[in-house]
Amino acid sequence: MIEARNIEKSYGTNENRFQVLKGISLKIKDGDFAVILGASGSGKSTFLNTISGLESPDKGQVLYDNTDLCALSDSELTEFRKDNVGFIFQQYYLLPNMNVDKNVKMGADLAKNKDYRTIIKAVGLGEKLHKYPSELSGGEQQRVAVARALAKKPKVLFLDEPTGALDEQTGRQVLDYICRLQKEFGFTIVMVTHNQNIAEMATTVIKMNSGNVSEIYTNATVKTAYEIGW
Ligand SMILES: Nc1ncnc2c1ncn2[C@@H]1O[C@H](COP(=O)(O)OP(=O)(O)OP(=O)(O)O)[C@@H](O)[C@H]1O
Repeated sequence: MIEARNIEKSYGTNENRFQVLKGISLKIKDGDFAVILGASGSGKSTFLNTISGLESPDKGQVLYDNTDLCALSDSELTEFRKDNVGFIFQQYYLLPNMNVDKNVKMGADLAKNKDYRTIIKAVGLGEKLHKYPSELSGGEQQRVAVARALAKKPKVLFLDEPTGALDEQTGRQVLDYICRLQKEFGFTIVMVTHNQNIAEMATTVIKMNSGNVSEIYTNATVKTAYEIGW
């Protein structure tokens, strides 16, 4: 269980101070697929970065079961991220001078996972082990990023606009892989997206508005990546 308790975060100082998160409290259950929706500037990425341990809140607590991230030192927080969370962003951040195998192995080495090629195969890139990022399509590059994040066997996968740079067909394909891998490995998903349709794939939908959570609901039934609108 991830629990945010009264999270506040501001940027800037004095008259330029801007409060991005205005006291957010919520819980995300293990194995959940949570989508965070909201207008541009509503604080979605800041909230994601805060509950994933990339940024510290000014006030409040981020609890993973009984561990309060805000009470950890920088080195403890780095260890925590290494052992528990995976990240996927709109930009894939692959290393250009390493092939698919090496890019994914980097993630796998963090968890001493020798079996990482299973994940490369699971994202459909088993035939492309020796290709470099520049030789891959955008969708393939994002799938390498998915494999790299999952190769370290995270308990929680955080995604910030993972399909933002992809066309519809490729976007659906990447989401489909992520969902299938979640069923296989059982990790929790927390995804920020602009695309309202993707919320229909989620078990929990968190709506943000101007630094607050305006609504949280659960979907009784969920759709697949190929059933949603785009
Ligand atoms: N490092 C930073 N320094 C100063 N201001 C920031 C910083 N990061 C974000 N902000 C500001 O905080 C606000 C919320 O940003 P955030 O990226 O969390 O919103 P968002 O809902 O994810 O937006 P988008 O959908 O456009 O990505 C914005 O007004 C942004 O300019």
